[in-house]
Amino acid sequence: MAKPYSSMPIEDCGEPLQPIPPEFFCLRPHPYQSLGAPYGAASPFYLRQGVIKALQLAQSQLNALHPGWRLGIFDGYRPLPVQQFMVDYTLKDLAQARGLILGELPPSQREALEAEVYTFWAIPSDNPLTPPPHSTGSAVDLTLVDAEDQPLDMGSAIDELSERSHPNYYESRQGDRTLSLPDRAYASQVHEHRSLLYQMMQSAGFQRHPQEWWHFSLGDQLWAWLETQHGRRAIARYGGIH
Ligand SMILES: C[C@@H](N)C(=O)N[C@H](C)C(=O)O
Ligand SMILES: [Zn+2]
Repeated sequence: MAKPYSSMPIEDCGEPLQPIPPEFFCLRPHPYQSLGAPYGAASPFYLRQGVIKALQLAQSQLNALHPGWRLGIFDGYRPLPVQQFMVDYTLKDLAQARGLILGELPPSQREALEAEVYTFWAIPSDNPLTPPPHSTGSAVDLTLVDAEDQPLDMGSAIDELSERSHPNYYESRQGDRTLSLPDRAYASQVHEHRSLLYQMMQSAGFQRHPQEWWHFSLGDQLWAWLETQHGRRAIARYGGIH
C-alpha cells in the first residue's frame, strides 16, 4: 500500500514550525481537535516558515484579483498520533455509514475499506523516510473565503470521501448535456472556484494532491514527486517533525 511518492529522498532544511499568522482565516473550531484527536501541545495551525511565506504570496495574489478574499486554512501541521487517530476514525465512520461493524468484517472486506480510506489519507508511517505529508508541516488543507469570511462553495466538503472531491470532478459536468442547465451552471461556478484556488497556490510554488481539491504542499515528498512528474528535478526539503 506504499504511496508512489514515498521513495523520494528527503534532506530536511531544518526550518522551524511557526504559527499561521492572523492575516489568514483559520476555520475554527478545528474539526480534528473537536473529535478529540491527540494533539498534546501541538497545534494544527502551525506550518514551516517557508510554507507560510509561500501562502502569503498566494494570498496577496488572490487579493489583487478579489479584494478582501482570503485563504481559509482548515488544517496544517498534523502530529503522527493525529494522523493515526484520523485514519482509524475515518475507517470506523466509513464502515458505520455502510451499516457495517468493523470488528466483524472478513479481512478482504476490511482491506477494501482501508484502501478507500488510503485514497484520501496518508499512511501514518513512523518511518523517518516516509512521513505523512502533514506531519512534515509543509502540507495544508485549505479553501477560499470571501470578504465576509464566508467559505466559497467548492462542491464538496473538505475530507469528503467521494468522487466529488476529485479536483476536476466538476470540469466535465459543465458541458454535460444530460444535466439540467442549473446543474451545469453550478458545475461551472464550482470548477471556477477550485481553479482559482489552484492557480493561486500553484503560482506560489505549491503542488495539489491529485485526488483532493483542498490539499496542497510545498517541499514534502509528495510535492517533490509531483515536481518530477512535471519534468523538474526535486528532492523533499521537509521531513517529519515529532
Ligand atoms: C484527507 C485529508 N485531510 C488529507 O490530509 N489527506 C492527505 C493525503 C494526508 O493524509 O496527508
Ligand atoms: Zn491534507
